[in-house]
Amino acid sequence: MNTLPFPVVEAPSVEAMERGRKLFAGRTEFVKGVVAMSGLPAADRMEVCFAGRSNVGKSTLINALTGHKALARTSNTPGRTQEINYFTLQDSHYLVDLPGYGFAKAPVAVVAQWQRLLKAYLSGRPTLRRAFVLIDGRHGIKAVDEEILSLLDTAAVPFQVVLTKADKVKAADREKILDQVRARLQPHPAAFPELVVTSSETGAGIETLRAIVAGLD
Ligand SMILES: Nc1nc2c(ncn2[C@@H]2O[C@H](COP(=O)(O)OP(=O)(O)OP(=O)(O)O)[C@@H](O)[C@H]2O)c(=O)[nH]1
Ligand SMILES: [Mg+2]
Repeated sequence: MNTLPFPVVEAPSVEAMERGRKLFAGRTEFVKGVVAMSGLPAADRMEVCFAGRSNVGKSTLINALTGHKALARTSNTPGRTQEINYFTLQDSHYLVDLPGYGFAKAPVAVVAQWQRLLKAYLSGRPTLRRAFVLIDGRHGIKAVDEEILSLLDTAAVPFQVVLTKADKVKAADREKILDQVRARLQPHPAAFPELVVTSSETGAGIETLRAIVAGLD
């Protein structure tokens, strides 16, 4: 049981921000889309992944972080990303864009297959250094998210909640949503005790997230 206040992460130091900027200004490339655990690239460097409900903004966030418009494919249709997509960040990191969970406009059997893959990946990747779990800033943590958070607890994968679409959150709702998220995170021992609030639209929180990734060792 966590008894942590889960504050929104403070602005990183100038040095940390600069490390993040440099890391993400380097070469980023699509490596491959993986449909089975056997297809994962060699576990030869650290990686971070972006998990979350369909349509929460995972692919868009990867594009914002890397400064590309279309490195990761995005869509209005939930269920756009159906494979585990690997991107390199220089030669030192992998960024991993995951298929969404929850709702998807795809056949049931296909969704079931990629959900199995998602769960196998989240609990069985030794080089996964941190899972960023994206939560829609307008909606907070839902029941489907809980399932993934519990899986990450069991697998002892440290995860950090990143709130997305901050530009769409009414100022009056912001603290209410943050408090809901904080309360829901209490039972999760694998939860990193700081939240990140982002908008891929305005760029809010993007430099902070870059600094967080660059600060992992
Ligand atoms: N206003 C706003 N819209 C966003 C933001 N991030 C993503 N979106 C929109 O949300 C929709 C879904 O974004 P994606 O990045 O494709 O979502 P995803 O989580 O990768 O979805 P799946 O691959 O289907 O699981 C797109 O229409 C994006 O333009 C944001 O910060 N603000
Ligand atoms: Mg996607």
